[in-house]
Amino acid sequence: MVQKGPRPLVLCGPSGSGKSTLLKRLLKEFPDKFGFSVSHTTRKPRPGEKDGVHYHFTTKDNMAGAVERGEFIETATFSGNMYGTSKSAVDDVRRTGKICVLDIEIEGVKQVKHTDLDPLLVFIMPPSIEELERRLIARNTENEETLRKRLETAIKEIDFGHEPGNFHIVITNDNLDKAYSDLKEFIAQNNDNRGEETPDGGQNSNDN
Ligand SMILES: Nc1ncnc2c1ncn2[C@@H]1O[C@H](COP(=O)(O)OP(=O)(O)OP(=O)(O)O)[C@@H](O)[C@H]1O
Repeated sequence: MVQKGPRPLVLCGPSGSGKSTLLKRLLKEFPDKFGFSVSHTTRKPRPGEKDGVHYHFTTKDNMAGAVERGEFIETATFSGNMYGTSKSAVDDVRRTGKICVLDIEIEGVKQVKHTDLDPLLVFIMPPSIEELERRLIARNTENEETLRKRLETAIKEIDFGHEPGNFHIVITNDNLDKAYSDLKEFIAQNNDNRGEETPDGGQNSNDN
């Protein structure tokens, strides 16, 4: 059982929409207010990645067992590796009294809606696919193939983001300062109203 505390915050959006940039800014400006949920993964650590800091690195057998025992809030498989948010990763942050921030994909968002986590759901929308492509190219982390895959996935994610009821707010990240202030304002307005409004499919909705 995930223990109660401030309402967690989910950031979702296509790769390159600016989730990490916004999140880093939030954690830097308010280190005592927000804490990042450390995901599990079965992929190998990259140079410089620390176990328990960037990810909890684990094996497929161990993770599959933990999932089986109901220890995960959401999981997804990407490029043959499992990723997921454990209940204890969220509890670790909530125990400190901080707002737990989760950076998860759409499949994870769908799963989270069936738990008692009751997070604020924020979708970060890129201004356009063309701009998303420009940013991903400028970030210099993609090759032709991964760029194509990310853009293909982005089109589906953008549709999901636009669908009414999937998120509490859709923030267009055209201007970074504006997107950041929209995010802060939304959190400030909503974190005291625990569970009063949930988009469709959330645990408090009537159609679930
Ligand atoms: N408003 C903005 N204007 C211009 N560039 C931006 C803006 N927001 C973010 N960027 C840049 O776009 C790139 C993608 O941003 P970021 O890495 O935060 O995306 P992401 O959604 O976290 O992607 P991923 O899911 O792949 O980690 C980065 O190089 C970032 O500096």
